[in-house]
Amino acid sequence: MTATGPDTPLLDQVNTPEDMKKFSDAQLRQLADELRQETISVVSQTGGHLGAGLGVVELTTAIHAVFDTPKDRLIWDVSHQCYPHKILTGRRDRMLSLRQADGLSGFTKRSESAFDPFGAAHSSTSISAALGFAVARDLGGAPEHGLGDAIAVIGDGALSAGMAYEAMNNAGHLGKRLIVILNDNEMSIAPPVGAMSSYLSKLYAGEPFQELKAAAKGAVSLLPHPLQDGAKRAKDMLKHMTVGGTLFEQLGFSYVGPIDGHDMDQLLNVLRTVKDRATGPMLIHAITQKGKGYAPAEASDDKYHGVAKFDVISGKQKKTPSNAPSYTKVFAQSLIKQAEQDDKVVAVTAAMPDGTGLDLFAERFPSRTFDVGIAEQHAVTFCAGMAAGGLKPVCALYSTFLQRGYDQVVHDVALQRLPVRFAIDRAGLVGADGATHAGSFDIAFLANLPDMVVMAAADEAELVHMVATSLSINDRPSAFRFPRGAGVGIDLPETGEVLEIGKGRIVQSGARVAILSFGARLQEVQKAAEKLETRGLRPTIADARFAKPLDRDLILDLAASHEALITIEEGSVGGFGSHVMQLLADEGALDHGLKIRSMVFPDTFIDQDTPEKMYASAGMCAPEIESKVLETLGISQIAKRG
Ligand SMILES: Cc1ncc(C[n+]2csc(CCOP(=O)(O)OP(=O)(O)O)c2C)c(N)n1
Ligand SMILES: CC(=O)[C@@H](O)[C@H](O)COP(=O)(O)O
Ligand SMILES: [Mg+2]
Repeated sequence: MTATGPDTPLLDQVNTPEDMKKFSDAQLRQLADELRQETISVVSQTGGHLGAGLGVVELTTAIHAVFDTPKDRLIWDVSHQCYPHKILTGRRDRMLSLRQADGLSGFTKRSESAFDPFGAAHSSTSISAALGFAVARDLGGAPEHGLGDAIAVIGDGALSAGMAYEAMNNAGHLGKRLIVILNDNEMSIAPPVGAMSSYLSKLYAGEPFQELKAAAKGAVSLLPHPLQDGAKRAKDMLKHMTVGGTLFEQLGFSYVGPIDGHDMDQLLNVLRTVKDRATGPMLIHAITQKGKGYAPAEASDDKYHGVAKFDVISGKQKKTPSNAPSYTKVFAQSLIKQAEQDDKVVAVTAAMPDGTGLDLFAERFPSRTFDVGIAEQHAVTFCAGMAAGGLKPVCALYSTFLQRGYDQVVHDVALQRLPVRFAIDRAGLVGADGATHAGSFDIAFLANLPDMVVMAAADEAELVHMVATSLSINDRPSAFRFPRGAGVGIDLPETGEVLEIGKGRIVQSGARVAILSFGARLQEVQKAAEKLETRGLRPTIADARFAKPLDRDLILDLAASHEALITIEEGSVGGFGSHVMQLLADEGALDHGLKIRSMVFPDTFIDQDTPEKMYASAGMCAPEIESKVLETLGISQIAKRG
């Protein structure tokens, strides 16, 4: 970017971090202030993740000022805090395209910039990835830009996941130079839970802790001078104390901290010292505040973790109202009703109480709700244990995050036929979070498991029934999936009806073509059918309800009585349609000329857009369904228009 006179904002002089190298420490402080205002301004216009980014403005500035990115690899855990990083690394002019079609991703993304060496959005991967870069550096890997330091920035919430410890365990053993910055803001999306969170709080509960720990490990020289003085003084105190070392030290890291993550002087001093002197794995413990520097964010319960567009002065978000309740809320309310009748029902969330609606369940049943932190693997096996112990656990996870607990689903739940109920939210395409958060694969990875019951709700009333059905299944695991966002506005039943397992329903009877829908595409199917009827073609529509077990009778009847059968689902290949195809092939139903098609997500990761446009680009909205019917029946599309 072109540098100009003395009044030019410093941010205008930064196109890449190289431009920051000429700034004095005082100027870096000013740059951080400008970066904070810019971040607020951008997110007020785009919506997105705000609180986390505001908490790392100083950290981002200091890291880029001290290290040589992109040669030094900077890896943001989850990476929802990466907006200030994007602004400093050549993407400022595209920030208003954030999270929109063809725009910048809301997360780090390798294909977007050399300054994003590792993509993320699911948490707790950063230390593993950074260690990989460190080993690649030491063993002569030589990608573009060369390889320098590997720096992982991980939050206290992300530190609740097992992967982070697996990585530290390995890093401590390998002893390679690696820098981990623990960004401890005492917040996850919700307030963090768990013993690790309490442990971190204790690390800075005692004032002179950083001096004590450093002195204890003889690491005084790694601290900047003001802290070294304190550390020396603390040595006397240490003579009278037993200090066992932090957990991080036990794992083989040198620990520096806690330091004030908003104090640029401290940050610059510590980072410079670490850069100059670190030999093995280092953990820098920075205390920050989520939402820092923006009063409405600081004051809000979630620290403006994820926001709609908002007015900067008032902080008021511009949320689009909806007439229908969200699927999440319908799920939570149905679960509460069921739990009122059955004291064995318990619910588990992995750090997403609000997102899964379990905050409502927790208000009603605090002792029957468990927030296990970001720990999906544990959540699944914990549920398996509770099921084996005679409870009725409901494991409420987003589809995309259930992926992390897959072996646990297979080995701990399915193999032992334990009646864990998986409430799978955010099934299908989710919009602005993009490909990392798409719930594309759960049908495929669950429906292939022996004895698993897999349901998808066509609307919110169906969801109420599926909650009841799932809780009635006591001899094997079950899952029900539902999309992000508002339902269709249908009347809700007072109580959920227990559905017959493996039975679908006919929504309308017609001729020539049957459309067999699994899940919430049903509305689009119905819209397509209305169009087709104007051409004198009335398709049969069925709602499969179950991908496992399949409704064999229904499917074989539809196949026998129609010229064509089309399946549709909000998921990848390998799911419902594939199972239907397999059944038809095995039963010889394809031997006599049945035309069969399946509508699934394309075999590609779909980037962010509005959910509607994502579905349109996946070819799964009413016009594409209509075309698919016409194509399959060999009816000319041109004739359709005429
Ligand atoms: C495996 C996984 N589970 C759940 C989430 C949802 N999630 C996104 S950010 C977040 C909280 C992260 O907290 P922390 O690491 O402390 O970062 P902060 O937002 O406080 O900066 C959660 C639970 C996720 N990204 N990945
Ligand atoms: C970063 C992250 O994973 C979450 O903040 C996610 O963006 C939440 O999305 P929902 O709005 O669907 O809960
Ligand atoms: Mg945090």
